[in-house]
Amino acid sequence: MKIGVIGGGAWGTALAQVAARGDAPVLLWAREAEVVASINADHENRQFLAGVPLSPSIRATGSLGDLAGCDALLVVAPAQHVRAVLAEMTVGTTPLVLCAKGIEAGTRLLVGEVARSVAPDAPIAVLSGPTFAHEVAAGKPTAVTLACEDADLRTRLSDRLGAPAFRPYASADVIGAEIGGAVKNVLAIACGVVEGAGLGLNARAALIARGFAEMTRFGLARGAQAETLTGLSGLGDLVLTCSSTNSRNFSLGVGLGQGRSAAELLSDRKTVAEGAFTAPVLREAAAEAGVEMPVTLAVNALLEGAPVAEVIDALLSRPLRAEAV
Ligand SMILES: NC(=O)C1=CN([C@@H]2O[C@H](COP(=O)(O)OP(=O)(O)OC[C@H]3O[C@@H](n4cnc5c(N)ncnc54)[C@H](O)[C@@H]3O)[C@@H](O)[C@H]2O)C=CC1
Ligand SMILES: O=C(CO)COP(=O)(O)O
Repeated sequence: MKIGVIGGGAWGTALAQVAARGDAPVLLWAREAEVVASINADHENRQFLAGVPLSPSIRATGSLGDLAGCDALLVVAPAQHVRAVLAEMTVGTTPLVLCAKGIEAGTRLLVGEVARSVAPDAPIAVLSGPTFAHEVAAGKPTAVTLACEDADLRTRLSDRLGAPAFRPYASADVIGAEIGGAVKNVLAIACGVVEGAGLGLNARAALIARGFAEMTRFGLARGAQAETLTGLSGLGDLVLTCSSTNSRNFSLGVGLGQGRSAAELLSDRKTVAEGAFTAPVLREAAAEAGVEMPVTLAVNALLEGAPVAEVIDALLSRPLRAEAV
């Protein structure tokens, strides 16, 4: 199975490294000419994953057409750009493994739903979980959810990508795997705010638990299975991104919690903090589904410039309720 990777950011590059195990040939499409040049000439992605020596069997290209000979494509462009990138190429029946985490603005579609609308004949899988790119690229032990309705394709992908230090756990719940990854980014911003505003570890743990309740309410309303949400792509990834400044979303939240504006924090970013784009769409999707998501509303208020103290007061003043989802 020859693997192609769409997206030369940190995660696309780390996944290319996973797929290149045993010197298997991997073709990676990157948007930036300097990323293509740096991977091909020096086996390093200096722009997005600096300092990690890459397998020489990874070749980079700036032309999406070159991916035509691949047997499966890992789609690792940021969620808001997946539609445009897939629309530029002929996907046909090549399986697409969605690895971006988000919900499309405007349509409120999950990335897999976007892919289906652009490439209706392509089988869909989702790879998601607690996976900081630099750790995966360094070969540190990592486990992910690999969700696909087609059991045969799921097995072939797991066999192709799996390794002792990269363990795909099988699931048929594509929607559940996607919802966990999209929602946790918004909740990670909230946890960063708790850190930045110095609210303490009790508050952070409470936010993770109540945020998870929020993720579960939304996920169940959208057809996710509860066990997917409690798995690697849901709770697992939530815990990871809510606990470390290695997370871009958590770091964005730290800045907001310190009273800096979203405009300032996002203005000169080269890397993506998906939660900032997902938050407003998630607010709309939650309203549409009739699901209460107070943490998501708070993150939106902060991104729109509401004062930190005011937003925290509003959250803490909510009427007490039963704990059950
Ligand atoms: N970095 C990580 O540890 C992980 C990232 N992800 C997800 O992977 C996806 C990609 O993130 P990263 O690889 O981290 O990106 P990154 O933050 O390292 O780099 C930004 C990426 O965005 C691309 N980009 C910017 N504007 C674009 C446009 N107009 N059209 C197409 N692409 C454009 C750049 O080419 C680059 O590949 C995101 O959805 C992220 O949530 C998932 C798991 C881990
Ligand atoms: O999704 C991730 C880890 O699983 C990466 O998180 P950030 O995008 O917040 O850095």
